[in-house]
Amino acid sequence: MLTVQQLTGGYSRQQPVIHALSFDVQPGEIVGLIGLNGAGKSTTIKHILGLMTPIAGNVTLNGKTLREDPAAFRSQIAFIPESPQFYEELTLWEHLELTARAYRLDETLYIERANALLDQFRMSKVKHWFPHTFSKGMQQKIMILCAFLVQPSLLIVDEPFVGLDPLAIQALLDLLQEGKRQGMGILMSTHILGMAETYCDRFILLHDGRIQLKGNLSEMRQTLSQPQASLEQLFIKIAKG
Ligand SMILES: Nc1ncnc2c1ncn2[C@@H]1O[C@H](COP(=O)(O)OP(=O)(O)OP(=O)(O)O)[C@@H](O)[C@H]1O
Repeated sequence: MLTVQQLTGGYSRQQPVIHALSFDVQPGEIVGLIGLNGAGKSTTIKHILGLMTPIAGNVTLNGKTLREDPAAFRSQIAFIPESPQFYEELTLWEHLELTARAYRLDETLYIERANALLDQFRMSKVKHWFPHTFSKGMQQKIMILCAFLVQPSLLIVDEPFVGLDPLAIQALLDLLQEGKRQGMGILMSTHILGMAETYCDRFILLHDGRIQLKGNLSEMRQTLSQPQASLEQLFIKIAKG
């Protein structure tokens, strides 16, 4: 579904921060994007979303690049950013309405989905409140609610658990698994390696902007000849060189 081929990119052409990355995300799987601070995870995500232009290589979604068909490309993706981004002048419910309109969701369908999500994340009572009155975790929930309202083919999630309470973390994990069962492809960047090991099907281990290791846990164990290693142990080995 998502194919990243030889992607090189960064904030200036002279100094790329990601180098020749190649990987894919298939329907019905969660792929973990793992790396130290500054490894290039968010930069990779920005290139996939089309917020940055590759220096070389390309990103295709179901065979098409963003440039070939921007509307189709964007309508298939939802993104949960690392830091909440919202419109100060819109209430939580208006954010959901705006998202539904942007993705052209049927009205009956989105109202039903939105109310179920609000219940699941215990946000029904504040649905007509403005987000600047919310706590950080509640603001993060707006991003999660909007993304799952869309039920995209490809969901990209950047550090989603930061600031969430234990019930919200569980609700998010439930939604990720449900999305996966329904055929969603999910690319998730996280530092919580225990959770990644449990929930991700495959991994991309980035170090200094390059893929050092990828595959499922048993493939990566085999590559490093560490048959019993946890994801965290494999990652530390890679990160320490
Ligand atoms: N706006 C920017 N302008 C210039 N350089 C940037 C910018 N944002 C990030 N970088 C640089 O790009 C590199 C990769 O950063 P990136 O944000 O992709 O890392 P990350 O893996 O997402 O890290 P973290 O785990 O801390 O979120 C770093 O060296 C960083 O300094």
